[in-house]
Amino acid sequence: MIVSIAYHSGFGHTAVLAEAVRDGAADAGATVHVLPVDQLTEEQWELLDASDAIVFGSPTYMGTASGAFHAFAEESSKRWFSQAWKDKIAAGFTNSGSKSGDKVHTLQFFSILAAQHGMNWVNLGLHPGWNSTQGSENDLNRLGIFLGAGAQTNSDEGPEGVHKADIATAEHLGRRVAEATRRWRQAA
Ligand SMILES: Cc1cc2nc3c(=O)[nH]c(=O)nc-3n(C[C@H](O)[C@H](O)[C@H](O)COP(=O)(O)O)c2cc1C
Repeated sequence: MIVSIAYHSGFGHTAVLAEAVRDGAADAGATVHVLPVDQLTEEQWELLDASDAIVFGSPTYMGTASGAFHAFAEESSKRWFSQAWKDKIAAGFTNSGSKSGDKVHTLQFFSILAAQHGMNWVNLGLHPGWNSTQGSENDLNRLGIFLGAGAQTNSDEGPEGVHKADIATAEHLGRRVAEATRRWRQAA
């Protein structure tokens, strides 16, 4: 079971989430490749082709994925022609400077990219956290997103400032992707 994480990170915040998704997927038994999309070699494209699941990750820049991620998405159109990624599992994560920051739009973009490739989108599968008097910012899914894993990192902090609850949420997504991939493969 191979899970690849295709991500971009301009300043290292989203890279922390990519590592968390990796840890969660590996914990659930997957072989995991973590692939920065702005430096993909032909061999790494072939790793993506050979994967059972691809998790897309990017910071939210100007309300969508970064330019580097969009360049990767456009380049993936070569796979789209032959539907080479059809029936793979897909999921996504993003990070932004603001609590909302319009990051759901980035996840929507990932889900549409997955749909164009004929991939099967796996959502976060967690109730929203931090939305009652009993809740706290340390809850899993503290930002209350269903579509994928969302994180918020203060704009004046480096990668060490990525919130522990967001890291745990990204780990959860990695585990969920690996478990969904296992079920999908067993059913095939
Ligand atoms: C060009 C640019 C555009 C940005 N646009 C947004 C935005 O739309 N919403 C937001 O909340 N944060 C925005 N940010 C902040 C980034 O999402 C934030 O700094 C994030 O942690 C960067 O992740 P990275 O280190 O993985 O690149 C923007 C940052 C840059 C550089």
